[in-house]
Amino acid sequence: MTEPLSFVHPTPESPWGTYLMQVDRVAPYLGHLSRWIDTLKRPKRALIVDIPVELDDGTIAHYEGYRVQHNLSRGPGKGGVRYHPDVTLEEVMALSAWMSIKNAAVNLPYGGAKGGIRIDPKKHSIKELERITRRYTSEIGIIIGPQQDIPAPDVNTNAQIMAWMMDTYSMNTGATATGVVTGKPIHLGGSLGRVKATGRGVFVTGREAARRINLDLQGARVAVQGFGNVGSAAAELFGQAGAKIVAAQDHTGTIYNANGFDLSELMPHVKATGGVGGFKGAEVMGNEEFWDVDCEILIPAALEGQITADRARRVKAKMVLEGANGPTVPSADDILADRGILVVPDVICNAGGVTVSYFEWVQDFSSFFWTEDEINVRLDKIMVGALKRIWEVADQHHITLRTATFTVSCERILQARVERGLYP
Ligand SMILES: NC(=O)C1=CN([C@@H]2O[C@H](COP(=O)(O)OP(=O)(O)OC[C@H]3O[C@@H](n4cnc5c(N)ncnc54)[C@H](O)[C@@H]3O)[C@@H](O)[C@H]2O)C=CC1
Ligand SMILES: O=C(O)CCC(=O)C(=O)O
Repeated sequence: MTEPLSFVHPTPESPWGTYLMQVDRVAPYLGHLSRWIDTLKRPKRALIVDIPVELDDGTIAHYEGYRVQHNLSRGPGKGGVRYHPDVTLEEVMALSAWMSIKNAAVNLPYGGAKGGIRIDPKKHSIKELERITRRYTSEIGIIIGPQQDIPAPDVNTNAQIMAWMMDTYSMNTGATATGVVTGKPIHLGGSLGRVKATGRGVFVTGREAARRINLDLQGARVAVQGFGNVGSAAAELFGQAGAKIVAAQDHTGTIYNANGFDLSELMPHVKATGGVGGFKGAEVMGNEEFWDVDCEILIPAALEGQITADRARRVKAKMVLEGANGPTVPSADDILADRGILVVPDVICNAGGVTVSYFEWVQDFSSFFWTEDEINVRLDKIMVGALKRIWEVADQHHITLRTATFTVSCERILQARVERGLYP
């Protein structure tokens, strides 16, 4: 009998609670592997670190940082690092577990990991962010490495932060180790195509899902929550495919235009001002009204827990493409399924980013770099192939794409676990 973990207190709608419920739903489809299922309900390793830094005004501040390695059966840990004031150990545990599922869904030779620091990066100068990042990297340096665990960007982190992480790790170990993080600047071993890869993956899985449910992208109306790295790249690709982006929401507000935004104007506005708020080519909309917008495709690409049961009852879309990790709580998932709204779950929909991170890691090891076309073609092929397999499993068992993805991935992870054996 496995004892529950003492250090988290999940609820049905919290990230770890959501993840546990998603895992429980696959047990009936795992056959003999189901006896190993508790392996997936606890992280292999969770590190909490103190980050002391001197701020620009001379005061000393302490921040809390985390790196969680959920499962390492299939290879080194892989997953991003998030800077956000609401980051908690429980959230990072869930994000690391979703990485295990996601990496297995696209068959990458990785386990799942994730990290975070509980800070509001907008309140720090660039110099403070550099000091915080370097200290965090040194503190988690005991468990990361090109063959151990490879961080990458997530919410509020970017190529510059990855460059500082790579440099700190390299200084501490005495040799340049480009493969310790992905999502780096191009001239420091980064990969072409990584910045837009997650949004591209959302588009590719959305395009394939639309084809399967006979939804024409030409003229399709799209609503996007979160207009950062993931949401903006996905919006751009849907726009190029003939869809109209009619609504967008981020931390600066919600905007609407029934005819679709002119993305050639919206993109520079977001770049210049930091958000969609104040964009002249749209009407302002109330934040809650976003969930009532008439559209065919809804892309949550911000944070967890955004699609609640109440919002799920109001969604008008035919298809939800989860660019964010964990945007839909389980009760909402059930409502969307009952209403016949297709959900392409995070653990496959947003796997494009980590897939190109894998390409970056491979390129770093071989010191041989690919063209952007090569990257995009390989990415497309992996995403289409993975979604095809998941769709077959969903059809076979009459289950949702989320439970089908978990089934495919849990089988792969637990099979590796069994083959590796228990004893040191
Ligand atoms: N960056 C990546 O490669 C990957 C990111 N993801 C997930 O995609 C989601 C977005 O990540 P990124 O685009 O990288 O982050 P980002 O930091 O570039 O953008 C985050 C966006 O969310 C918006 N946002 C924050 N709080 C909000 C709120 N309360 N209401 C509405 N919008 C809000 C921000 O304004 C911003 O537009 C996260 O769930 C992340 O874990 C998933 C796979 C890979
Ligand atoms: O690129 C990576 O390694 C991980 C990206 C990530 O954090 C995610 O897929 O949620």
